[in-house]
Amino acid sequence: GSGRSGALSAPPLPPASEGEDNTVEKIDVNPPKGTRDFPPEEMRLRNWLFHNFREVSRLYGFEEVDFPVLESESLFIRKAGEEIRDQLYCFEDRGNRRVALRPELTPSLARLIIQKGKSLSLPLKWFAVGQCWRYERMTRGRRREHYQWNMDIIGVPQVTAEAELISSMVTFFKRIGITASDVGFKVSSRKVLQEVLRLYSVSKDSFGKVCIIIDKIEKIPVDEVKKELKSVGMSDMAIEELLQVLSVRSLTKLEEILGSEGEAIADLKQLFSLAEKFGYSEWIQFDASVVRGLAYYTGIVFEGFDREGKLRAICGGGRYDQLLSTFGGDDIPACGFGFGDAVIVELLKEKGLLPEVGLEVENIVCALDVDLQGAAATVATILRDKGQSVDLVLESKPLKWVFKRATRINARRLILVGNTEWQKGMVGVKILSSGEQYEIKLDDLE
Ligand SMILES: OCc1cccc(Br)n1
Repeated sequence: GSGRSGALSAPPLPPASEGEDNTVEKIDVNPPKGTRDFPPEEMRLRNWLFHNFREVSRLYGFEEVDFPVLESESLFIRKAGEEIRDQLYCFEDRGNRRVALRPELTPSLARLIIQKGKSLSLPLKWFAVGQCWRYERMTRGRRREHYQWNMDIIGVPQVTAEAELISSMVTFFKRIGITASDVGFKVSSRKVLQEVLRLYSVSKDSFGKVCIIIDKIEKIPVDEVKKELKSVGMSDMAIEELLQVLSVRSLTKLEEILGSEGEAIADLKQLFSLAEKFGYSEWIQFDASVVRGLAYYTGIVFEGFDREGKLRAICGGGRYDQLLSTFGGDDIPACGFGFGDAVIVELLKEKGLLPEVGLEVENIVCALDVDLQGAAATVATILRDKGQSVDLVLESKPLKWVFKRATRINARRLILVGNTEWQKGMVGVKILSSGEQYEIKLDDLE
C-alpha cells in the first residue's frame, strides 16, 4: 500500500479492550453518525406519519412501489452542480462496482419504468415511502438519512397532473391539522427561466446549472449567485434581467414581462384555475424565485413552506419531462414530489400538533400461580383468535408488578387466571379504568 493509509482505508480499530473470549467492556451503543434509531415511542410517531402518507396515496388512487436503497452510482451522476451530487453516499462495493445509497427516489422510479417499458399502461400513479441517504461531512452535524414520501404521475403532459399532486399534499396537511394559515405552496415554472434565458441566447445545457445556482439565491449572497451565473456564461445584462424576473410575485406582472404567448404563462394560469376547482387556492401563490434544487425539473415547480419562515422547505417537486429520455428511455412526461419526515415533525411540534400515540393493549393476562401458566396461555390464545391484543405475563410476578405493567401498557382490562375460578371454567376480569371486577365463563369472554 502507499505509505500512510488514508483515513478511508485505515483498518478498523480493534474494540477498546478485547478479552480472550471477544468480550469488550462496552460497544458503542449509538447508531452511526447522522442516523437514528426508532425505539417504540418514536416508531409510533413514524408509523402515524407514514399511515397518513399511505392513506392520502390511497385516496388519490396511487399504487405503492419501492426500490433498493442501494443503486448504481451512475443513476445519480448529474453534472449540474447539485448538492445532492456533492453529498452522494457512494462507495465501491466488494465487486469493485461503484454504488450509492439513494439520495432520492425519482431516478429509481425512472429506472423501473424504463425496465418495465411497453408492459406498463400509462398513466402511472405510483407512490413510495423510502429511506434516502446523503454523506455530509459531520462538520454540519446534520442527519445523513431521512424518509421521503414520493408521489409521481407518469404519462400525463397536462398541468392537471401537477394540480392533482398539490391537491394530495393539501389533503395530507389538512388530515394532520395543518391549515392554509400555517403552510403555503410557492409555485412557478422553469419555463419562465427558459423563456428569459432564450432571450439572452444562453445555451440549453447550462439551463440545469443556472437553475441550481438560482435555487441557492436565499442561501448565499446575491453577489456569489451573480458570480456563479457569470461563470456559466451569462452576460451581466442577462443576469440583471433574470434576477429582476425572479422577483416577480404576480402572474399579471409576469405576463407583462414575458407576453401572453409562452407556455409558462399558459401552464401557470391553468394551474391556478384548477386550484380554484380543487378548492385549495388559498394554499398556493405564484413566486418566480422557486426553482427547486434538482437539475431535472423542466416545467411547473412547487414547494411547501411554513408561513412563519422558521423552517426549511417542507416538501417540493415539479415536472421532469426529460428524465426518462436522459436515461435512454422513451420521451415520457412525468411529475412528482418528495415529502421528507423531518421538517414536517418540526412543524407539528411548533404548532402543538404532535399526536399522542400511546401503546394500546386490550388485555393483560396473568396466571395467579405458576402451575396455571398453561391455562393463561390458553386464555391468551382464545382472545387473540378473536382479534384481541393480549400482553401475556410470562413469569410468575407479584400482583403489584402486574398492575404496574398494566398501567404502563395502557391495558383496558386485566384477566386473572386463578385456581378456584379455573376449576369452574371461569376467569377473573378487572376493567382497569373503572375498577369494576367480575368473574366470567371462558366461553363468554369476548
Ligand atoms: O434533503 C436532502 C437529503 C437527501 C438524503 C438524506 C437527507 Br437527511 N437529506
